[in-house]
Amino acid sequence: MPVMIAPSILSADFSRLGDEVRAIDEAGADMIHVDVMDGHFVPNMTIGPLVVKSIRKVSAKPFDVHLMIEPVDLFIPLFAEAGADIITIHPEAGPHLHRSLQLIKSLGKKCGVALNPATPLSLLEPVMGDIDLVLIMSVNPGFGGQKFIPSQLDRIAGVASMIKASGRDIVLEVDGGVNAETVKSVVEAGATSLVAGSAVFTGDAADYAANIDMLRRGG
Ligand SMILES: O=C(CO)[C@@H](O)[C@H](O)COP(=O)(O)O
Ligand SMILES: [Fe+2]
Repeated sequence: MPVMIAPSILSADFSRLGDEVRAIDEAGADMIHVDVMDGHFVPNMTIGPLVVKSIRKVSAKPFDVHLMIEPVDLFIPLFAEAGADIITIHPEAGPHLHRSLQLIKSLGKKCGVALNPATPLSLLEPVMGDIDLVLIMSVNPGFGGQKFIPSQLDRIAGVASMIKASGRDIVLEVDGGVNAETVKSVVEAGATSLVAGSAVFTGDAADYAANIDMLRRGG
């Protein structure tokens, strides 16, 4: 199956957010990646459920919502209600990862676990039977446009093996610093979904399709 491309709207022009979401939809994005930051779990702030609800009207593509907020449980129902399709959480963002994942599932949404560059892969083991997606952060979360951390390649391969061993259909998403230079090694390591902010939102809207195609072809 070809790798999926999930442009991160963190690198979009927020003064024209609706148009930017429409542009990546028309440019062939498989999912719309939404980075939610609280100024506490990560040193940056972005958007809340109201904005998600409003851009939801612009695209029918799956909304892949990456929550970088702590405590996270309180906000899961709000993003589900706002129109998220996949809700991905960090294990550090609450006391009970399994309970938070069940909450997402109980709301009829797909659930994912995001691992920071230094978070042990072993945290995934108890929830491999529950999740739809693993997100490997290949930069420290909080900002777009950072440099890919090469040590994450072995971790991507490690998660790919865990997914294979589980026999389940779990998306392996890689997020951070995915661009023309890094994409080939990320896909070779086993990624099945690529988040890309700065590599997609470069040039004007007319270039987005070419940027997405470049990533899909592997650089
Ligand atoms: O979750 C995050 C950052 O915390 C990402 O989704 C970034 O938005 C990816 O941006 P690029 O590294 O592709 O520019
Ligand atoms: Fe993200």
